[in-house]
Amino acid sequence: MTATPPDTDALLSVRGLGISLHGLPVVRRLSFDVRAREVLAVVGESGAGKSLTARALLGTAPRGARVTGSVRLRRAPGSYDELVGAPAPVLAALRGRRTALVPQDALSALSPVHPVGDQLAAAVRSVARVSRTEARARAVAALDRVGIADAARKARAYPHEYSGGMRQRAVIAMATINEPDLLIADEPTTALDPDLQEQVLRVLGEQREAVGAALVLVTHDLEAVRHHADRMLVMYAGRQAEQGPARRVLTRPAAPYTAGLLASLPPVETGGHGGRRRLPTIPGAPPAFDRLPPGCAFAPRCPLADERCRREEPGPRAIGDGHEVSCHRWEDVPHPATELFLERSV
Ligand SMILES: Nc1ncnc2c1ncn2[C@@H]1O[C@H](COP(=O)(O)OP(=O)(O)OP(=O)(O)O)[C@@H](O)[C@H]1O
Repeated sequence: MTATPPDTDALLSVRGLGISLHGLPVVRRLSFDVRAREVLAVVGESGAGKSLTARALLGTAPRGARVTGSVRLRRAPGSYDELVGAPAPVLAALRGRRTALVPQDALSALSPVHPVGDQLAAAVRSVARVSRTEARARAVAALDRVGIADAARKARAYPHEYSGGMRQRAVIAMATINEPDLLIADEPTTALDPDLQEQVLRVLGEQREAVGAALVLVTHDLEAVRHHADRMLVMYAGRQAEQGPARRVLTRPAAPYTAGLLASLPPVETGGHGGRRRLPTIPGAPPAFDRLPPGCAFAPRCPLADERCRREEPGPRAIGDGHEVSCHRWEDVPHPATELFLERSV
């Protein structure tokens, strides 16, 4: 199969991304684009390679990781920066200015020994030649924008004096204060109570919109995908299972794996479904990276898998409207696809 050429209109164009850890391939042949202002959700079970992928987009792959392929960030129409293989100072200069991370754990992302406002002001002065007074004013304004009441006073407080929800708002202020083109949020709300999660995601969405950034949102929460994402990438065992417009993938998934994720989430509907019930999760577990099966990595758990699936790894194929699936049997996926993972109750 020929590789899809980089999309020159995309803000971020990832082609054939591979990440090996200590010689073991973990993320393999991943290709996707993110357009300006677009929200791409990255989903998949734990260990699928979502965080490693997110880190590669920021040029912060962990020690021992080898990143191959191409990650291009558009600088201006027709020109871009290649992140794979770029020297560390070049990557560091992009972070905070053109790309920024919204971390999972705000407490460890903020310094405990400096007031929050000082940290935001320092972020401003790291990219713009402005006076301390101006940087400080921008810091207070940024805290105010994310909904922190009495922002001038709170700017003088330390992270431990903030509640969890406020700290998460503060790191959103930090990530957006220099108006980056691309935000990467890796499970930005998992440390919060469920009732705060939606609030914080809303604040992230508003700030993203206000600064005109695109967002790559790594999440386990398909409801969040439904509400906040334009497109979604489903990963399984380090590869793309499926990607496409979020609404389409959520309503008509073409990969049995996506169907399994969906089947394990919505509320159970027993009446009118012939006594069927959903399974709590997809049966089985993802394979270990040093023991990937020869064909499709999902075949051992897939109700549709046949001989070919066990023999030959499916490559991604375009199935229309920007929807791609890596599955030999995608045309046999029923509708609703969650049927695949329902079982008859006894
Ligand atoms: N720094 C590291 N050193 C060694 N192995 C790592 C490192 N980071 C990740 N891994 C391994 O790489 C694989 C992919 O990890 P990754 O964190 O990207 O998965 P994930 O999809 O983000 O999972 P989760 O949803 O649990 O965060 C896992 O098997 C993980 O144990």
